[in-house]
Formats: sequence, C-alpha cells, structure tokens
Amino acid sequence: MSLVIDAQGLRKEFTVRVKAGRLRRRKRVVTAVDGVDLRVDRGEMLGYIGPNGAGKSTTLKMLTGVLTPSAGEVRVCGLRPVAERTRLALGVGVVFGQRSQLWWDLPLRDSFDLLRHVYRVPADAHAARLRRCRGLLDLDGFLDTPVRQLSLGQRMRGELTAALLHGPQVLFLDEPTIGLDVVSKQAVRDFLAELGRAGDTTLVLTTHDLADIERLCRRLVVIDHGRVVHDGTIADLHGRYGSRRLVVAELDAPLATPPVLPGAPLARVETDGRRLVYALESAGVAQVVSGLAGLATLRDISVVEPDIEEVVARLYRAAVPVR
Ligand SMILES: Nc1ncnc2c1ncn2[C@@H]1O[C@H](COP(=O)(O)OP(=O)(O)OP(=O)(O)O)[C@@H](O)[C@H]1O
Repeated sequence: MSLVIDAQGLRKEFTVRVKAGRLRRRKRVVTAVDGVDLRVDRGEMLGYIGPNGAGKSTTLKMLTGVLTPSAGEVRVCGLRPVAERTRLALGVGVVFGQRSQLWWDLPLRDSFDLLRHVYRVPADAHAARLRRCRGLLDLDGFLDTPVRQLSLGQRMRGELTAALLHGPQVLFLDEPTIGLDVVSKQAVRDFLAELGRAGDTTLVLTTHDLADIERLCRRLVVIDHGRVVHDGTIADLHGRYGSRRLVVAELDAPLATPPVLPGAPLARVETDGRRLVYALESAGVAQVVSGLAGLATLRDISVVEPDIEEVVARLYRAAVPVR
C-alpha cells in the first residue's frame, strides 16, 4: 500500500481578539487542531468525524493547502500542501458543502468544459469520466441548466463531478450530503460507494450524518477538541463501548418470569412482558430462539444492530484523546 496522506503532529492555532472591557480587546489563542497524526493509504475510505468545533474543517484545510499548519509535518500525494499547492491541485478533488467550484451563471456542462481546460485534462479522459458521472449521478436532466437554478441535490451531484473530472488520487468531502433529500442523499452515497469499490481513489469524508459513514467507510477517525480520540473500524468502536446486538422476542402472552439465557443477558422487558429484549454476548440468535421456544409461544423475533449514533454520542461525551 502506498501512503497518500501522511500527517504528523498537525497543529493549528488561531489568534482571535476578544472583548475585555468597553473599548479594550485582548488576544486569545484558539487551538483548533492539537497534534493530529493521520496516515491514509491509497484507496482507503476514511470517515473523519467529531462534534461541532472539533477541528475537522481546519484539518481538511491544512491537508488541501488552504491553511498553513502552526506545527507538524504533512504530505499529501507526497507534496507539501501549502508550498506545492498548484501541483497538489492536480492530485486532489475537493467538495466543501458551503463553497462551489462551479460557475454560477453558466450551464453545468460549460463549467465542466472550463474545468477541463483549467486542469488540462486530455479530451478523451475528460469525456470518459464525464460519461461515467452522467450515468451514475443522473446528470442528463440538468446539464444545460445554469448552476444558479439547480436544486441543492442537483448542484451537489455537479460538484462531485467537477471534483473528479481531472482524475484526482484523493477526494476530500466536507459534509457532502448536508441538506439533501433522501433520494439525492442515496444517489451521492451510491456514487461514492462505487468510487470506493473501484479502489484507486482515496476518500476522506467529514459528516454529521453517521449513516454516510456506516455505508461508506471502514475506518473511522474521531476528533474532539482538536485531538484524535478514536482511530479504527466502526466495529472497534462498538467493541470499545460494549455495544451489543439485541434480539427482540415478541411473545403471545407474558411469562411469569423472563427466562435466564446463558450468554444473552436480559436487556429489558417491554409491553407488559410481551416483548423481551436480550443482548447478544457469547450466545447467538439461534440459541436465544431455542432457549425461548420451549417456554413461550413466539410471535416474532428480530435482531437490532448496535446503533452507531448512540455509541458516537457516548464517545463525544467521554472523549479522552488516544496517544
Ligand atoms: N479562521 C478562524 N479563526 C478563528 N477561529 C477559528 C477559525 N476557524 C476555525 N476556528 C475555530 O477552530 C475550532 C475548530 O473549528 P472547525 O471549523 O475546524 O471545526 P469543525 O469540526 O469543522 O466544526 P463543525 O462540525 O461545526 O463544522 C473552533 O473552535 C472554531 O471556532
């Protein structure tokens, strides 16, 4: 595997002026990113999440050469993002929810054409990539519409295309599904999943929508107060916080005492004893079903996967940096 992002001890401080009396202002230093280490291999799909103000956008801005780090070492595609920003632009694609790289008054098609010239993409490579995006993101209905008239979902599909037309190695996405309706959200997620399957684009995604992360990213880096508090898979996170799958058994009639099942402690009893919820520890679903079957008439059985929202909320509350 080759390393596409290599950041060590990345740090960013901002000096802000705060009111200190009627006319006086005093300087205060805000540490937005406080020593982040991040190594991302080619083809990885990384979810980079954290609560509001955690330092996600500031990290992305340092990785893309928009902001100069206060300290630390960083290489993206082997380049120093600020010093070699022009060269880096050829290797990265960026979609920042709030900013656009499209020409507001031009039809989408013309923006794509201009980008081809900006990045000096050979016509056949451009055409092939555009064809792929048109198919996967369903662009044809609005290719000739001026960007200012596009809906948010249509514009986001345009932004994704614009970010990919020069064939970047890494795609940075800051909140790509924010404000999108379910259909557009699905289209964007499916598209990114397809990009991930192809395996040669590295994707770094920040979002508050954890369904994006669950659907797309195997690896999750969580930051809080500018520091990494988790770096691993989603399963690691569940393991660390002890989240378990649940088996929900609906009974025809309540039992006098809910059965004790080895390896599956009773999590709760609901609807006057007609619903028993067991947590799967060492037992499997089949063992819970057979444990109950002899004692009660089962109306329905379902399995509830651990809730990523809940485990991430617990992590944000408990956040202790990993070192
Ligand atoms: N240009 C700036 N000047 C001063 N402080 C800043 C600046 N940019 C960011 N900050 C501060 O740095 C911290 C991290 O901000 P950042 O935007 O990176 O967080 P974030 O994780 O992206 O948050 P959100 O999820 O709300 O977008 C915040 O306290 C923010 O107020």
